[in-house]
Amino acid sequence: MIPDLYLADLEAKPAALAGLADALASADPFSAIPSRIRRVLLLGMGSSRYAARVAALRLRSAGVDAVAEYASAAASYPPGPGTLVVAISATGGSRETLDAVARHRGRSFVLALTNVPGSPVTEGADLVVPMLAGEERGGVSCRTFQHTLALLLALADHLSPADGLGPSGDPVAPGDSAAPGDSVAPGGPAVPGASGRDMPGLLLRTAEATADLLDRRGEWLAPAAALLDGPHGVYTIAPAERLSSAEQSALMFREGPRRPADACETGDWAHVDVYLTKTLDYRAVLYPGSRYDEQAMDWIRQRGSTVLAVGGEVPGVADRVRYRHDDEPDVALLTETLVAELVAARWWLAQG
Ligand SMILES: O=P(O)(O)OC[C@H]1O[C@](O)(CO)[C@@H](O)[C@@H]1O
Repeated sequence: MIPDLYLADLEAKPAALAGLADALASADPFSAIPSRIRRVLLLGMGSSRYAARVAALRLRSAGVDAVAEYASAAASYPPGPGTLVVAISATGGSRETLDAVARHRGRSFVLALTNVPGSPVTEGADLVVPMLAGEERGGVSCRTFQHTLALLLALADHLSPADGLGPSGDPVAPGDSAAPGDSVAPGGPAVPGASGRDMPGLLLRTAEATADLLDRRGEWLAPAAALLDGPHGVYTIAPAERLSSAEQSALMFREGPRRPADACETGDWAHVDVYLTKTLDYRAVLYPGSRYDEQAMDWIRQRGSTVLAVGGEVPGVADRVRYRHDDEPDVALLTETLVAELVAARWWLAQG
C-alpha cells in the first residue's frame, strides 16, 4: 500500500463517480435479475460488507427480505432458486467470499459485484456487475467502497416495491411495506427504478460534494487532523442507516496510518463507547443524523471529549466540516467518509 497513490485515488473520486453516473443513465445493470427472487443475501468482507449491511437495512425497510452476512460465516441461509446472492468483492479474490459463493453457485442466483472483470468471484456467476471505480493504485478500497454503496443503492431501488423507498430515501410508513414472504416486487419482476429516484443525478451531486471537500481541504484538513490526533486512537460514530461511514472511516485509520480506531452506532454509543470517555482522551468523528445524536453529545459534553462533526451542526462539538449538498442523506452516505480518508492519508504521508 502506498500513501501518495492512495491520495491520488481519493482525488480521482469525482471523475469516477461521473463515469458511474453515465453508465447508470444508459443501462440498468440489474435488469437480468429474475422475478422469482424472494430473498436477498449480500456477502462480503471488510468494506464490502460495510456497504452491504447498509443496503440490506434499506431493503428490509422497503419490505424486502434481505440480510448482509460475513462471507466467512459457516452458518447462513441455505441456497435455493429464490435466493439472490450478491457477492461483493472489489478485488474479486477474497477467500471468504469465494468460499461462500461456491456454496450457492448453480443453486441460488449469484450476482458478482466486483471492480475486476474476469476475477475469481465472477466465475460461474449468473450476473456480473462491474463497479467501474478504476484501478486503485494505492492498494486501499476507497473508490470501490463508494461505488459499491452507490450500486447497492441502485440495486435496492431496483428491488424495492414501487411503494417502497421514496426518492428522499425515507423508509416506507409502517404497514405500507410488502408482507413477509412477498416476492421482492409483488406481482412481477423487480421494477427498474421503482423508487422513482434519479440515481445518476444523486451520483452527480455526490461528485460535486466530493469535489467540494477536495477543493476546500486547505481550509479544513489541517485543523481536523490536529483535533483527532490524540494518544488513544480515533473513534467514529454514525446512525445505523449510515453505519458504513463510521466503519469505513475506522478502517481507513487502521489500514493506512495504522492507528487504533473503532466504529460505533450513534444510539448504541450510550451503551458501548460511553465507557471509554471517562478514562481515555476520547476523540471522535460524528456523522450526524441519528435521533440519538443529542443523547451521545450529552455524555460527550459532560466528559469533555473531543468530537468533529462532519456534514452537520451539533451543539457541543469541537469543530465541524461542512460540504456541498450535505443536507441530503444519500449524498452524505456516499460522500462523508472522504473526510476521514483524507485525514488518514495526511497522517500516513507524514510517516514518510
Ligand atoms: O472487497 P474485497 O476485495 O473482497 O476486499 C475486502 C476487504 O479486504 C481489504 O482489501 C483488506 O484486506 C479491504 O480493503 C476490503 O475492505
